[in-house]
Amino acid sequence: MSPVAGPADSADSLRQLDNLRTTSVRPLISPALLREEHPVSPAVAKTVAQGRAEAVDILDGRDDRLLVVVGPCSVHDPAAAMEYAGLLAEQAQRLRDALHIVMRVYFEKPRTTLGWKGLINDPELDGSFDVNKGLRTARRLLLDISALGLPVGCEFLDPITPQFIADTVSWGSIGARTAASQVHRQLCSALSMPVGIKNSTEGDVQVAVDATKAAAASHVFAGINADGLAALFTTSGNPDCHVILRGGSAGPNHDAGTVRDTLDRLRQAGLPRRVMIDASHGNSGKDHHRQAEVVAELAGRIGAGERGVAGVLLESFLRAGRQDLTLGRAAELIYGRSITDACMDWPTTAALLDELASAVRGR
Ligand SMILES: O=C[C@H](O)[C@H](O)COP(=O)(O)O
Ligand SMILES: C=C(OP(=O)(O)O)C(=O)O
Repeated sequence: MSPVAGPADSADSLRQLDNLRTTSVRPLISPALLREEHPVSPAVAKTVAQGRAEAVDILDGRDDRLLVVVGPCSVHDPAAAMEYAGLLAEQAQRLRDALHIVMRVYFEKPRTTLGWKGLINDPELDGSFDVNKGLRTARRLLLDISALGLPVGCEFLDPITPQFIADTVSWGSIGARTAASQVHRQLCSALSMPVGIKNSTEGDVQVAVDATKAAAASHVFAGINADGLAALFTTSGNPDCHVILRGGSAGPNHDAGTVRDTLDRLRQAGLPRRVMIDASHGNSGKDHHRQAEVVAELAGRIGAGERGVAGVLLESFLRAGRQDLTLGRAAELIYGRSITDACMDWPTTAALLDELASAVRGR
């Protein structure tokens, strides 16, 4: 007679099927708890809402200014990010007749292969992955920057993260590596702010047009609610998404011809005709000096009356260039210099903001 499988045997066989590659599961704070610990003040709420409304007015052509999202490639040192925010807030105020300036405050880095994945994932920069601390640090910084009256922009990469921070964000981005992802398009359909969606790393613009169309529609999908529990969401769609031309492996795509072609594609898809230009990434070949050339060319076109470019994205920090992070040796990093993509320094950035403002005033 063959032995009959008992409860212990079936528990053993289940253990052989599940979690074979998960080495630990740790608790995650809930979005509701984090929001209670770091609440949005009335002044911050005003900055966030106004930041969003002004961006939408520019994207819809009701406001003739330029949306400029500018800041470090990634935040790795909140103190340096705050120093940068103080400088940028002054310029944002001074140039507000021509530019709507939003600070790029990116905490999630999509890597080509491997690398530090941002302050939320590893806030100690040492491979300890204290995500709860990362979420707290990120939310606190977003609130502190907004309290200066400066709206913030973030890339959304992990579909769970927005519940923790999205109420503080005035402009969002979907990166080149996730523009084709249905999960991210569904997420965009729910987000309460305008979202720029990038062309692919290969330079395919149609994927960003398709994403913009998908994000404008209603979706039903699974996510987490404010208590951190799985829930089904039904969304109404986000009409404020827009394409970001970031160049690609085949070269830059910030030229007037690609802008015209993209506006045509948007029209054919029944979408509003507007684009944003990323002066960095594939448009600069990741050489921070070339961002200034992209901006100069763009400022010339804007000054000459070109329409359709509603916004510009710049990678800029206190000091120029980039440096390598060795995990666990953050103390050795040079203050104010990027640890992901190379950035322009502050004086160069301030000059380019002036150049863009003059172009807008002149058109
Ligand atoms: O903007 C940041 C980077 O370009 C992106 O995260 C990819 O970086 P990587 O190619 O260094 O991984
Ligand atoms: C990751 C980024 O860019 P891209 O998705 O264009 O590579 C970014 O803007 O930080």
